[in-house]
Amino acid sequence: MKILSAQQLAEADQSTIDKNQISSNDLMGHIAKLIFDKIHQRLQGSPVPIKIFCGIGKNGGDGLALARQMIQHGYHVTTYVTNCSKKRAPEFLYHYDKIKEVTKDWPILLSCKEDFPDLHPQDIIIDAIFGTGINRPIDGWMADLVHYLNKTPAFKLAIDMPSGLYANTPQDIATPIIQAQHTFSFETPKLSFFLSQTGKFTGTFEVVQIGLDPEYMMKAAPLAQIITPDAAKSMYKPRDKFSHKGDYGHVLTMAGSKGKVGAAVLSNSAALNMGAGKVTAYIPAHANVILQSSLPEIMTISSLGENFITDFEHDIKDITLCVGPGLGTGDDVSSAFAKALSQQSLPVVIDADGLNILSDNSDYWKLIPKNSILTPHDGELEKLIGQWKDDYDRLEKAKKLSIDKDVILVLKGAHTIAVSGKNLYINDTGNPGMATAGSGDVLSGIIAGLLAQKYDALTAAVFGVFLHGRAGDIASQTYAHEGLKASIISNFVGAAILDLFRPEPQQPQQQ
Ligand SMILES: NC(=O)C1=CN([C@@H]2O[C@H](COP(=O)(O)OP(=O)(O)OC[C@H]3O[C@@H](n4cnc5c(N)ncnc54)[C@H](O)[C@@H]3O)[C@@H](O)[C@H]2O)[C@H](O)CC1
Ligand SMILES: [K+]
Repeated sequence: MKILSAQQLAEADQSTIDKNQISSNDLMGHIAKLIFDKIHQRLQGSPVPIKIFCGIGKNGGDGLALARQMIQHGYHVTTYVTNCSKKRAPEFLYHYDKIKEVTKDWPILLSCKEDFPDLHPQDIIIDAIFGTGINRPIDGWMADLVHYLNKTPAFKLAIDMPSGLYANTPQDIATPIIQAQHTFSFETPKLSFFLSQTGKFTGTFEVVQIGLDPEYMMKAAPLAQIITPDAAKSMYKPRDKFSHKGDYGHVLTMAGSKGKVGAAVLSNSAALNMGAGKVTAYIPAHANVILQSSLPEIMTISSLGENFITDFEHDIKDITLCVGPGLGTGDDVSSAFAKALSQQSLPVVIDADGLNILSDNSDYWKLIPKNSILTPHDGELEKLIGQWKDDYDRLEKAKKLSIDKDVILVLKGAHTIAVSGKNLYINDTGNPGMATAGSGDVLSGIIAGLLAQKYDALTAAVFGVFLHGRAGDIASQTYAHEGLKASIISNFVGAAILDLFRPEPQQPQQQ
């Protein structure tokens, strides 16, 4: 699913109006019906007090059009207008007149000086003050209103955007922004919904397709793309009946050091769970017995070094190298790392200490094969790209590194983002339970397992991230977030694959 900018959405809006000969007022009325249906599905006519706060732009127009729908269906609605400037959108004025046709309780014009309306915890507040047209921080009386609304425990539902949140540009999150519990956003999610500093303001969110010009939407170059289940499903390569393990590659993981052998167990195990034909653990000597007894399915090559890997020698053809989990970063390890990279021509996966060694030895960059996949968490990323001002700067710096070094970056986080050149692929699976020791080791093994099976590097990164998160989601239904361990995530990779083909749950029949 594409993520477009506020500017693009406005252009798509205009293109829809021009092409379909539909007026903006009617489009707004259509949108209001779509949002009403979503709300009505949940409220089912409940007599709960609904308080709709409308700005005087098109977001406010949406609010008025929605208020009209709700009043016509018998909901207890009070509508307020933040009448703070003279610049009223025509669509706002149109729907301001229309609502007067269905109620004697006309919208209450707040003159932006007096006290705020009384609110009660059982109210439902609908935020239609600002949408994507916000172009500066909310200040003055409006800022006080936002703080007042945020202070009430009443449920807050945002229309298109929580008021005050920017769709896709940096902002000071100390400025007034509505903290919504749920957001209905039009046509595409906004980039800010997926970034760690700003994502919290939407609460949960749902994208409502409002029928914008399909040609525009198809041609628009997205800011980013969401990895949807359908997209993931299309990435999966079914197996041929007459295949053998040689068809599924050979992952060699260069990992582990004294006290961190578990990282090697987890990454090797994950490569197996992902379906690699063969897996060899390249480990320090002392880890050999541990790996062999933990994973009878794998082979091992134990390095001359007792506690750390100090060299890199093997005679296996066509390996897919995964290097870094628990590796350590001493000088001997670093030279073994360089030697391993220098022997590769196919994309490799570099994780954890492999990234730390790389950060300390910039001359190693030239050894990394094109399209290799680096999987940093933010601490490792900062060592690679330096500090960033905000989430947007982080993405721009990551794109630059991806382009300069011809590598794919997997930026791990609540929404892991794969960066390939200037293209961003945002993952929407996973849960807070996956912030657990070894989860990254598992991800690196999954991605290596996909590379070994001849998935192209970008697909291996994007599909691997999706499956890793989905495995964690399915596992958390049994183990809760708290009980999720990295090895459990790894063992649910198969369930994540099967889940791709699970029939969609039947939508409840409309009453
Ligand atoms: N294609 C779509 O997605 C559609 C979106 N719709 C709705 O339109 C809004 C965007 O409307 P717009 O009139 O451009 O802006 P807003 O209503 O968000 O803001 C109103 C107005 O406020 C001024 N303003 C900006 N920042 C501030 C500030 N800090 N303080 C005071 N005033 C401010 C600025 O002049 C804005 O124009 C979108 O979110 C949807 O809700 C349509 O419904 C149709 C399709
Ligand atoms: K809003």
